[in-house]
Amino acid sequence: MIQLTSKLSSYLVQVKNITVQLQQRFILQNISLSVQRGQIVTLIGPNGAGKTTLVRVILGLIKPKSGEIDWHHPICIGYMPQRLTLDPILPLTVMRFLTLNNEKYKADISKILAEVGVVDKQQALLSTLSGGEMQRVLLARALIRRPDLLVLDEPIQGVDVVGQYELYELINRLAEQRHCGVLMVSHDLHLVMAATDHVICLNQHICCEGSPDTISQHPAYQNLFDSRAARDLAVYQHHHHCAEHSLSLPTDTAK
Ligand SMILES: Nc1ncnc2c1ncn2[C@@H]1O[C@H](COP(=O)(O)OP(=O)(O)OP(=O)(O)O)[C@@H](O)[C@H]1O
Repeated sequence: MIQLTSKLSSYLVQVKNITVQLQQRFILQNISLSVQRGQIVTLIGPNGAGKTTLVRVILGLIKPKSGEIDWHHPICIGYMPQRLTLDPILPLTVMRFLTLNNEKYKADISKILAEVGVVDKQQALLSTLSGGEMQRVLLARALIRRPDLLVLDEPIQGVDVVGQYELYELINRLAEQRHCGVLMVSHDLHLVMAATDHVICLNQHICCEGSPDTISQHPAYQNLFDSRAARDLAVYQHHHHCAEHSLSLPTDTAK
């Protein structure tokens, strides 16, 4: 039996034992997870593991075949999609794009663009933005309605290595300053380890989960990501309560 309920709890969202079947195929089985305020939870897993499907379940867009989802009530979820396909000839400025459906928040938009580091791009056409600038604009869009929960589907794709670290630092800072929860999908193991509180390795089911330093030693994690690749990846941690976040670039990627 499916139950989609909204009730008061210490969690922003709590997924209990859900199973998803699409076109006669099991895509997700027995998945449980939760996200609290100030917490960053990251889903990692190979292509086709079901990460985006799980995100869509949490957004309420896909109904699981069985299991239960509780959302904190009330909850506002800010979503940053994996990609946004726009017609490049559309003469849409960043400001216009961000005010679409968000007229009542117009006065906040400059401040949010400053928060994500692209305030100088307000009047730029979307088609002229670099990959990293576009990701920041999409992040700004997810922040406009002051969400309790930010859901970010591969937020750093198309961004160079230095830009990736900066974006993860920004996400950490936002989670702390806004005291929102973050559920993030990522392929980038190095960076995931640096920027998250709780990692969930997904491959239709949850293979393993835990804090970044414990998960990197887990046999299921090593199997999932090839033991050599997993072993070679150093663990970088962030600390929520440091006055300054510092994610140093690993020497092998800081090229
Ligand atoms: N609407 C759908 N109908 C049928 N199968 C689907 C549907 N949506 C996704 N799938 C299948 O579900 C599986 C998981 O897809 P999903 O996009 O969730 O994976 P993912 O982990 O996000 O992958 P990637 O890392 O490549 O983005 C895939 O095999 C995909 O083909």
